[in-house]
Amino acid sequence: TTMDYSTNDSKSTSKNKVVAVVGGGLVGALNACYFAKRGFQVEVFESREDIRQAKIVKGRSINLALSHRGRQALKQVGMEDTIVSKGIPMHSRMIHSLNGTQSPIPYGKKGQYILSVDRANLNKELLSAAETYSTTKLNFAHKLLNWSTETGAMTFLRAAGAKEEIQADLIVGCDGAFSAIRKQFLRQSRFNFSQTYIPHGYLELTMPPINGEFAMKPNYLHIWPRNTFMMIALPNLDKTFTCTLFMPFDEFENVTTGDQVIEFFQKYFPDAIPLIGADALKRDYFHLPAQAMVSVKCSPYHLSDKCVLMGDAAHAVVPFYGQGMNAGFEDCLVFNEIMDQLNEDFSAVLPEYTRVRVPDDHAIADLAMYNYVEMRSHVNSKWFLFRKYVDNFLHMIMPRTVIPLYTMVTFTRTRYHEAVKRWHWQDKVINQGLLCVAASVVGGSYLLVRYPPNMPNISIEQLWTRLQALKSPF
Ligand SMILES: Cc1cc2nc3c(=O)[nH]c(=O)nc-3n(C[C@H](O)[C@H](O)[C@H](O)COP(=O)(O)OP(=O)(O)OC[C@H]3O[C@@H](n4cnc5c(N)ncnc54)[C@H](O)[C@@H]3O)c2cc1C
Ligand SMILES: NC(=O)C1=CN([C@@H]2O[C@H](COP(=O)(O)OP(=O)(O)OC[C@H]3O[C@@H](n4cnc5c(N)ncnc54)[C@H](OP(=O)(O)O)[C@@H]3O)[C@@H](O)[C@H]2O)C=CC1
Ligand SMILES: Nc1ccccc1C(=O)C[C@H](N)C(=O)O
Repeated sequence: TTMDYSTNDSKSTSKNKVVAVVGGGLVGALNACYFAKRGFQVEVFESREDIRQAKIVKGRSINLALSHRGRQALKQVGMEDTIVSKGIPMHSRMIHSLNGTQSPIPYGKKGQYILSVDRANLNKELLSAAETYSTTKLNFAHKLLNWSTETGAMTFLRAAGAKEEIQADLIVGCDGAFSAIRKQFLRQSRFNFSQTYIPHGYLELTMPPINGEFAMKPNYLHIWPRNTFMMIALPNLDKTFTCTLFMPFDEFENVTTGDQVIEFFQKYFPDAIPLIGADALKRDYFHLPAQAMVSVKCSPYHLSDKCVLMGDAAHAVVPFYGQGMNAGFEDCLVFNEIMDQLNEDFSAVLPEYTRVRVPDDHAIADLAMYNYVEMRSHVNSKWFLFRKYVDNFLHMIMPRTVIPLYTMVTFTRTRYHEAVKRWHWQDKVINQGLLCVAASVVGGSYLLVRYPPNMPNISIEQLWTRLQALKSPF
């Protein structure tokens, strides 16, 4: 069957223009709300069955960390409170050392936290919100096979194997890290694309409640940092924790039997064994093979005035900053702001969106790579903890001059690429400042030893003359 939803009328307004959102995941469902709110006719095409009716929900992580950018994007379509009310605040990282001691590292100031939210519920709520607009239609079991850059026609595979051809005024590719929409971009001249699989994989385990209560303190993101790998745990509403082990694939390959799993956990995460349960651990570890993680960067995000990529389709990032979804949600918000500025003129909005958004999404992709090293290794270093303390202190006394990187990324809408620039600048200045302080302390101590306080009173001039006569202590 062929359906032509497009208006082919340059004078048509949003009221009768049709936007096809391909992918009804987190970003697609939110985007549907944005376009519907503006008055467009929205058709969402999702390859899977309706997640709200699905018995088994397939998909990546069970829960996600939601922070300021994502919340702001939800707020714009009136969804923030609904989602936040079902989130569990995490105020700090909780570091589990090998000997079982736990020490918190706050994420920001008092009252600043990230939220652990359930992925499936978030997706369901967003789909239902999109459906409240009478102009939105959700089409499940529609898998995009291909689309034509010349005509804009999209070919979908239906459940029974039938094919359906569909046209729209604008195609919004929200079809995730392995986007089928993006495939056509690869054939365009001057389209840049890179894809990197990191050599680490991940595996999820569940930590059940103990006597009906959370097995660990709930308002934390728990981390077992082991330098070259780590395990983390985020709380769920049903009082379980979802633990995720991130580790090089080589290491995963070394653990092949139940006994080896216990041996491995005994060596690196002994405190987690009784909490997950030895039997469950032996069984669940092999439930699924370790999953790969990919980072995708591309540019531009648009193709003429016909098609635009958002969310993971435009920028899959490794999960370590907890920003993939947040960045995808912010894409919708930024696009919406540009739609306001440029009067919904797609031929102007799409290039502007690429211009504004590419540097920021590329910056968060790099930051996400960096945060893995911070989480699995730096948090073990005294110097890192000291620097974090100094940054927080300086932020407290000069809140506008010094803003820690984590705060900029997680608790503000500072553009990601500006956060990176500022971080480098601040780091340089603070390190130089610390060096000066250290040098003064060493110099001062030397003087004190050389000229103990009971020395006779001398004038500044005399002291200066003596100082000049000294040989450098270094
Ligand atoms: C382990 C892990 C942990 C993460 N943790 C966090 C976190 O804490 N915080 C955070 O912000 N982000 C996190 N992320 C990232 C987050 O999952 C993604 O950024 C987010 O899901 C992107 O949403 P999306 O809608 O762009 O893509 P998806 O959620 O993948 O949705 C894409 C949708 O498109 C559909 N689709 C695919 N192909 C087609 C097709 N051909 N035709 C039609 N439909 C199609 C899919 O079925 C899917 O429903 C994590 C990711 C991983 C892997
Ligand atoms: N940054 C990352 O490392 C990754 C992030 N994600 C993100 O996680 C979230 C949920 O993912 P989820 O829905 O579970 O994704 P899935 O892994 O279930 O994949 C969704 C679809 O993508 C296709 N696909 C999967 N793996 C590959 C691959 N290696 N190469 C080409 N196509 C592939 C499959 O399509 P088909 O049916 O045609 O085979 C699959 O149905 C999404 O945001 C996704 O974008 C997902 C993977 C990695
Ligand atoms: N959600 C995640 C999933 C996987 C790995 C990390 C996260 C994080 O959220 C990390 C957090 N932002 C941190 O820096 O401690």
